[in-house]
Amino acid sequence: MTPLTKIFFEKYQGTGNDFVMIDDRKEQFDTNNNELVARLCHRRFGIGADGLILLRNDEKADFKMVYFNADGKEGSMCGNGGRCIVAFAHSLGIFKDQTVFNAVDGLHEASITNGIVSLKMKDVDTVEQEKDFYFLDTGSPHYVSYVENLANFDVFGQGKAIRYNDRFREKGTNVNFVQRVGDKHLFVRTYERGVEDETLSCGTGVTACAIAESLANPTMNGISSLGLGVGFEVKIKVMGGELAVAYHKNGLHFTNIYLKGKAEKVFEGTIQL
Ligand SMILES: N[C@H](CCC[C@H](N)C(=O)O)C(=O)O
Repeated sequence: MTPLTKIFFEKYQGTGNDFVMIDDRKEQFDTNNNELVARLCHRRFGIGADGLILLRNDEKADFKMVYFNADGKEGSMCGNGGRCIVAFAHSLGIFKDQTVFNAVDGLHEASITNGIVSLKMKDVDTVEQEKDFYFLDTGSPHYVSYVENLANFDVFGQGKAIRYNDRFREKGTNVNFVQRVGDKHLFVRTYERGVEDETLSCGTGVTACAIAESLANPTMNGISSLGLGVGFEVKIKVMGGELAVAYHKNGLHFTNIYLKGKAEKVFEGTIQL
């Protein structure tokens, strides 16, 4: 491995969840250098981002996504980062309309049309339902809680208190607060583990909320589709824009889960190490 002295990067954002994106098909980036990742993500000492993503070659798929949270540590699945790396791979000419890539939670199918990326998420086979919250894994762990007046809610303070409570302190969790704003329409704000702050959007988080809504809202109507259970499409407003999540529900089994929304390049540059 030749040590890098210069790194070319592109900056992407998906509904305001922003990422440093590096074409690392030559595998020159040292994935153990957590300090470097944290510095590049820092909004004052670095480029500034919620996470850093390496695009690498993969044996089974068109490419591989290696995702780090802003704290420098490798994270679990990132839905918005997944949408952004699809746009990045498309711009590099790695695929034309449809792709399959590998990530920490397995293979993901995705497509891109006019800057809107549709990303297939991993199936969800279990949802923990408590009195005040739902807890599920959509590639990353998510706590989902319904609140009123979400626009004025203390997402940072309340999210941090849950993320560091006795249950979650060690492994952490992402914490989503949800308000129903219409039929199959949610407003979601998320405190993210690994960023340890509210982000403007969290893809695996809104996916978790869209799924929880089918359990929380008994009046929500889906469309029956042969063999796949019931189909839903939920619109989600986040601080950074609008997303949509579609899925099939069969009891507590959720399949064909798609996260859709815009992903775009913001700028590019070179880091001198
Ligand atoms: N922003 C990401 C979530 C990253 C998950 C990360 N915070 C972790 O729990 O490791 C998303 O769009 O899904």
